[in-house]
Amino acid sequence: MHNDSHAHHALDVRCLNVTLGGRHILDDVSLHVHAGEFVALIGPNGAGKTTLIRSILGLIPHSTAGMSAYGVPLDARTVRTRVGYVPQRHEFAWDFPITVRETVVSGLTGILGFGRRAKLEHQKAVEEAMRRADVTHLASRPLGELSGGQKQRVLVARALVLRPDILLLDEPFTGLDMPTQELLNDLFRGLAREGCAVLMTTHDLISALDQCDRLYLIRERVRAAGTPDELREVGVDVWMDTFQIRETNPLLGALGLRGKDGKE
Ligand SMILES: Nc1ncnc2c1ncn2[C@@H]1O[C@H](COP(=O)(O)OP(=O)(O)OP(=O)(O)O)[C@@H](O)[C@H]1O
Repeated sequence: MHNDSHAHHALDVRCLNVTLGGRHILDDVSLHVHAGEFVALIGPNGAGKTTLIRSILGLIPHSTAGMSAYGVPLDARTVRTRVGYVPQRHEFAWDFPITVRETVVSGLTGILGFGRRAKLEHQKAVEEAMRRADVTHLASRPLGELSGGQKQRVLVARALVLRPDILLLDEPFTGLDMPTQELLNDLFRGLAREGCAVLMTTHDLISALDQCDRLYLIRERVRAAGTPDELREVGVDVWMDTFQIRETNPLLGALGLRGKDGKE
């Protein structure tokens, strides 16, 4: 699985280690995402998924044998101009007194600087991002008034304005109804089809196995990685150990995993 050339990886993370408050949070985590791939990062609460994404963004102190985007070291400028980031909804300051359009425009600050007017080309990108995330009709609404699903779509639109080559999504489906999940899944798959490398953390394992090209099972370390079909074959022990669940947990059956004796 890891024998393909690093040169082709849109996102390449090698041997990432993170220690926070004296605790080892990530241990030698390596992963990659190809251009055009939709990849899920799954694991229990506290597994280190958010820490991994924030390390890629340079927001958390870490050590690594190398992180690169399309072969270029992932420095602050590369992150700012090529990587789109959708944080968890609760991390965003929703009481900020601005409109949906202004929030989406704020996704341009990496290249514009605060307070500068967006050029025509940027305005086009803002309209396109709003259209794709289906928030155009909300453009002049104040941010604080939105529902959870509307907020999530605004965060996605804001991440799309720079037309990123890499998109990092932190639990984009949490608390969303089915139509909004379908809309966003279609959007993420569409972005991947256009060549974007999409990496998403999620607790929705069924949807991830259904929608994603590859998945990483993570809890401090990478416990397994592969296509949905490959991961259904790794053995139920790996899933039980990663997610710290019992053999009787109905999730295992719902995921279509084989039992210890090889039966479903
Ligand atoms: N600033 C910090 N100082 C110390 N420990 C931290 C810090 N930030 C996170 N951690 C710890 O790192 C571990 C991983 O947290 P992280 O948020 O990355 O997990 P996660 O997989 O995203 O979990 P969840 O599914 O609950 O969002 C947790 O045990 C958390 O308590």
